[in-house]
Amino acid sequence: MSNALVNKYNIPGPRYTSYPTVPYWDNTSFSLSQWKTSLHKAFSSSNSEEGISLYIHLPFCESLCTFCGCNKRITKQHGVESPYINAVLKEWQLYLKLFDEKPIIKALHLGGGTPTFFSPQNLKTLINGILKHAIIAENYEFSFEGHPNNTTKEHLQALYDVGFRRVSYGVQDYNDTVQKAIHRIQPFENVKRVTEQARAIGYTSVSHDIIFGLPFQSLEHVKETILKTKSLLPDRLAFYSYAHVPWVKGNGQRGFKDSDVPSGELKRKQYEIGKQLLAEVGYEEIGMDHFALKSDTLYQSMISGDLHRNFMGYSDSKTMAMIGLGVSAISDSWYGFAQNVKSIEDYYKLLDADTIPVYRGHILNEEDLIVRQHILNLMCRFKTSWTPTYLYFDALPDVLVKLEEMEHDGLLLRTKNSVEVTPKGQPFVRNICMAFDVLLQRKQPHTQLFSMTV
Ligand SMILES: C=Cc1c2[nH]c(c1C)Cc1[nH]c(c(CCC(=O)O)c1C)Cc1[nH]c(c(C)c1CCC(=O)O)Cc1[nH]c(c(C)c1C=C)C2
Ligand SMILES: C[C@H]1O[C@@H](n2cnc3c(N)ncnc32)[C@H](O)[C@@H]1O
Ligand code: MET
Ligand code: SF4
Repeated sequence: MSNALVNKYNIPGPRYTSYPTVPYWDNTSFSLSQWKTSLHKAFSSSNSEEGISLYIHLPFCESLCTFCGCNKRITKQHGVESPYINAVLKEWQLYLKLFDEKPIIKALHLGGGTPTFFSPQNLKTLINGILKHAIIAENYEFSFEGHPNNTTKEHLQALYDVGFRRVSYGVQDYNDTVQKAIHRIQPFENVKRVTEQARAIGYTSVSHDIIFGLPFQSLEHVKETILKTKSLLPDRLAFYSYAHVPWVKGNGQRGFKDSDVPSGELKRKQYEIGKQLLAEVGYEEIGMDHFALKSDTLYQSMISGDLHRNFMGYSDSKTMAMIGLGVSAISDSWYGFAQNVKSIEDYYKLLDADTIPVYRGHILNEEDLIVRQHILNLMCRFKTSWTPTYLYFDALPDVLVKLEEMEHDGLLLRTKNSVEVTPKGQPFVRNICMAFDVLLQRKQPHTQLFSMTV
């Protein structure tokens, strides 16, 4: 990969876990009642056929990792667990009231923060409280994010007992210097232990999250981390580009200087060496920043064309309705998005008043729906087309003009009715999506909102 290309295309850009992207939501024409109507419509038309997905945000962590871009609250007081679980179950009740039939749960994901901050018993109470009012779908998928430093056999067993078969562990990097800089001391032995324990209990997919581009991280550090990862052979892994977004409120990206963060050129080398080392033992690249063994369902869904992308990253399949419970969680009714308030205090206050705690959202118009489909096609299948003709939209000719230079640089191939990302263009798929992102084209942000694309 030439440095010239990396430098040319390394610009701030969205990660496209949604379209429109969160900063471009039209919150002024969004209301709670519209959201309820939109979700009700999605639920009624899809629950009996495909079920729904649930995301539950569990925001507590015992200590702050200084690279982290997630919404979390640092505390060592475990007294916070029960009130939070009660609040989430109350929120679930408010949603249940909207529905005329029992929800069928196809996918359930516990994210954070640190779900394993909660005791095994409290996690069971939470899940049983959710499932009591629902039907579990036939091919259900329950997954959670575990912290290797505090996941115990008891956590793994308790969640297994209520249906969990997938776990992803935050690994990030194994080098001591990098671990010190990101304030996350986490020996390999911890990751090895929890990976082996999950397998022994019967989990069918263990995933590791790794990041390149962290402060002080060299090419050697990335190699060392990937080699150690390979020795445990996780079924999947996320290989994220470090998103340096110190302006996001409360994310605590400090303790190192901007100049301690690797350049775009070094990041691209780190990515390429990682990808090469992973390919040697059979990992296949899945869309952007994910890898899976051929035996994993994520790979199989990419081959069958079912791969989907949403706020949780990539998934095997999609449901039309996805409900996010907990602070800052985002829900998706296919025709609309809604996000919950971010502070725990505000969340409790709204629930005490029997109000679904969303504070912003967006209802998709016709153009949004078409552009979203193109972006999903690019992110999940590296190609898109406007046959069938309903995927044509008025601004498409302008988009195609924007693609000319990327075509010239060898990042994509165009036919009369389609765009296909070349292998050379795959690392720049976010840039290609940005050409389709008509809202971004119409209104460039005044301040930096997004992380860099490389
Ligand atoms: C497990 C933690 C999560 C990660 N991403 C999300 C969660 C719950 C989902 C998420 N993160 C952001 C948004 C946008 C809404 C918002 O509150 O602003 C959503 C839905 C914010 C965000 N997180 C990261 C960045 C760079 C941003 C800003 C917007 C952007 O650049 O797109 C960093 C980041 N967080 C996570 C990952 C995997 C990641 C970067 C690779 C985890
Ligand atoms: C859920 C996963 O999200 C990843 N994650 C969290 N914050 C960031 C960031 N700023 N940049 C890249 N990845 C991040 C971690 O790898 C974590 O394990
Ligand atoms: N908090 C866990 C960890 O850091 C899960 C991933 S980060 C949301 O390992
Ligand atoms: S990386 Fe995980 S443990 Fe660390 S602060 Fe973020 S959510 Fe908490």
